Amino acid sequence: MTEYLLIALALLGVLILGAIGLVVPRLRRRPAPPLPKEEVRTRAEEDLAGPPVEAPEADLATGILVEPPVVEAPAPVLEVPEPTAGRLVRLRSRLSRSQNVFGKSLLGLLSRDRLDEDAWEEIEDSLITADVGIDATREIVDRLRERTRVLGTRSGEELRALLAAELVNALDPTLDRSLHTAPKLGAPAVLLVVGVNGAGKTTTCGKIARVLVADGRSVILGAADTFRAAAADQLETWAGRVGAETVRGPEGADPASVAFDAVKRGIDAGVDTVLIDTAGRLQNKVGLMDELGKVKRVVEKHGPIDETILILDATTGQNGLEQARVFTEVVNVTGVALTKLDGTAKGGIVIAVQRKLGIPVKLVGLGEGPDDLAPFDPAQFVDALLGTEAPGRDA
Ligand SMILES: Nc1nc2c(ncn2[C@@H]2O[C@H](COP(=O)(O)OP(=O)(O)OP(=O)(O)O)[C@@H](O)[C@H]2O)c(=O)[nH]1
Repeated sequence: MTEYLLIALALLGVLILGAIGLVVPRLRRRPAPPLPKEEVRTRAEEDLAGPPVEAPEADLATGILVEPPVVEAPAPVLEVPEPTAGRLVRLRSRLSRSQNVFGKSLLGLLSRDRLDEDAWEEIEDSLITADVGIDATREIVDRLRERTRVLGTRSGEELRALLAAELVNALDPTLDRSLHTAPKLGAPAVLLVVGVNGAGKTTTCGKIARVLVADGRSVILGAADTFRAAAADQLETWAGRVGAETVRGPEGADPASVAFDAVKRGIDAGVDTVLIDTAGRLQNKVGLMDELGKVKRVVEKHGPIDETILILDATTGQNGLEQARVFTEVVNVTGVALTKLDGTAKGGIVIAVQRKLGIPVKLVGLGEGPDDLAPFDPAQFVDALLGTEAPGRDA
């Protein structure tokens, strides 16, 4: 009987051990529970947070808390803007890409066997379609007709050269297109940037700062577009990329006071140029006049403004010219920066702008890239406008 009892107990023991053997591995295979939320960090979160901060450790011998070494954030890497010389040549394909149809159709018309009345009318239409403007078109075509008649020009190459010469002439190559940004008598030059919002004003302001830095000038930017808070942030980002300082006020601050402070800061810091971005989104012409007039008056307490650049969006065509006139009535615009020329086939607007406003186009915007702003050169521009081949040009 005792034997049976012992056997039964032994069997029971084997069964219990077997059961434990089955359960334990399962428990071991169970996935580890998730880490508490704060211990899980994505890569992006880690990048944002920077290196982990170590808690102070106690020195075992002395019991004194030892601070871990301070890990300094890496200094921002400053960008080196491209030199301004040769930018229009580099960006030429941006122009010829959008102007190709215009150039080709003009040259096609000119190389017809007979330049009769219809052909001249079509040439006129092409120029008007490219936004050259009616008066300028008539003048260009009349002069071209006269010269081809007098010279008896027939070859395509000669006609192209004559047309190019007339377009360059319409752009008045004798105009002073330099930006007056050199400091005078120890005070920085002051450059005011005006234009309707959306024309590319803040962007161009940032690009001009890069142009100046590329040319070796020290720059301070004034964020006097206090109408839109993000405009000041945008400007500050542009400035930071080339190590320039930005003077800004609280949202909705008086633009004139921010502009005044920027020039004051420029004088104190001894920089070469102060660049002031202004607002353009105002409900009516009177409000705009008042605000810009005040900015001008207040800034001029420090001395005269050296350069006032009007930013014009080339894609707005002839309509933009009407808006532009308002600015010329308020401030003494000394140069035009024509933006977004890469986005229109109507490059003739350059001629219309100069003619209507009587102000030289000094800069052209040919893309959204930071160095896609080029000093304007009539001969290079016309070359690109007519879409003639030039080797070794990038996109
Ligand atoms: N393709 C192209 N886009 C441009 C050029 N210049 C500016 N832009 C773009 O135009 C848009 C408007 O530019 P902003 O500088 O913000 O215009 P803004 O006049 O300051 O207007 P607010 O920012 O509203 O004050 C942006 O998307 C720019 O990248 C250019 O030459 N070519």
